[in-house]
Amino acid sequence: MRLDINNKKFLRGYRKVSYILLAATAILFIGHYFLPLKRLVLLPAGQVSTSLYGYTDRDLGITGYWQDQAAQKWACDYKKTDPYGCGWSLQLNTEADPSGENFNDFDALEISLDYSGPATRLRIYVRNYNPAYLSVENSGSTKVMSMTLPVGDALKPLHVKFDEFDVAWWWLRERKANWHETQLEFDSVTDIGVDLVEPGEHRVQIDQVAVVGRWVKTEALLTIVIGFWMSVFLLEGVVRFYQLYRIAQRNRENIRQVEEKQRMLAEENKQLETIANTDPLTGIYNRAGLKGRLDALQKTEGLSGLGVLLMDIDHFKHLNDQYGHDLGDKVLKTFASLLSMNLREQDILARLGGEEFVVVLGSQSPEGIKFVAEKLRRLALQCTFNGDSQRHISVSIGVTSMALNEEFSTALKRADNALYQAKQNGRNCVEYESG
Ligand SMILES: Nc1nc2c(ncn2[C@@H]2O[C@H](COP(=O)(O)OP(=O)(O)OP(=O)(O)O)[C@@H](O)[C@H]2O)c(=O)[nH]1
Repeated sequence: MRLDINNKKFLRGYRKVSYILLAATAILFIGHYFLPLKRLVLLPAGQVSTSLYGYTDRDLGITGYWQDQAAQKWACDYKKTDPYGCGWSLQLNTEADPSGENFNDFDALEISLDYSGPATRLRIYVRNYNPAYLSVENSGSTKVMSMTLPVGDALKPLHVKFDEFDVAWWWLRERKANWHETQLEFDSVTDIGVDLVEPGEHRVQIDQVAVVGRWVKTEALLTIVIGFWMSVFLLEGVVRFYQLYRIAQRNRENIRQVEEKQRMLAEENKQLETIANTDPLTGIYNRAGLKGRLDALQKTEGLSGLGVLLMDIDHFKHLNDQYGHDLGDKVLKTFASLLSMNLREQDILARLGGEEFVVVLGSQSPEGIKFVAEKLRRLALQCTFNGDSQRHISVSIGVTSMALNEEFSTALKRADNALYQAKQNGRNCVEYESG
């Protein structure tokens, strides 16, 4: 079955499918925003390692300490005089395997915590392992990305998008980092932590840490949708192009066939014209052919001064009667071809009927015309028959010249009178009658 995209039924079906696909695309695209998020809970979890850090004072001990490690409840007594604060962290790697978790398929970090104390802001950080940055002296030199948020916000379950983090400025400074090291990286996360950066007595409980993301990333969905629709348009374009190519090919073939038919018709017309203008027995012009040639001459050079020779085979009835009609035909053909061979190309030779021929000669003097007529009369004597060189025909010829603006039929009438005279004068002779 050939695919025809101009077919109305196909077009209706194609349009319907397009609308359905368009609606499905819109539903898919809008719907993916409302789908429940993919969630990986990191805390609480079975095997989890958390730790605290703080400033260690010789007399007072460490400023950050557990109140209930199992419940991830801790305190930070950060004095104004301490050089730095305290923090909590969740480790996702081990010493045996220093690489961390790949969160490239997630979009954000979610932390639920309880806080009481004077802090106005909290710092959330993520460390990412990358062998390229790891220095031999410091196995903890993972890339640090952080963001600070007001405590008010932190008291709600926290939703921090990964692209809201910045690479920590002190990490960049310490590493004298190149520009490409300022890129965010979450493909091997080793630590997720919460820092307290303001002095005071802080009490914190970390309830839950999770990473969340869409099942299908918006960019991936966009790429799929755009790729799909571009393929549809491309396919449609290719099919349309192919259709146009086929139509053009069919049109070319039709034009070729029409041209071929025209050529054949022109040839047939030419053949019909030839048949209509030709005497079937002798192959020379008939009356219609003679008229055609004279009409053409009339339009170009005019007929004035042309020589008109009307010739009639003498006693042809007798020849027919004595030797039969077939021989009579043969004689007519031989005589016609003898005349053709001895006339000039521009002269016109025609058989008017029976044993009567007409020759129209190019414009010349009456003497010239009579001279040619005499030559043709003598030529007829060479037209022998029945295999006997003694048996030949003779012709009588009536001759005239076309006067200025004269009709050919008038001149022919005059030639006929001259022919009659020639017959009266004993035949086998030429008679001239001037116009
Ligand atoms: N074989 C043959 N004979 C034809 C043809 N057309 C006419 N004829 C014959 O030609 C003869 C003409 O005879 P006529 O008109 O009496 O003239 P003629 O016998 O030549 O006598 P004159 O012209 O007075 O010399 C007739 O017998 C016609 O039948 C033809 O196509 N073939």
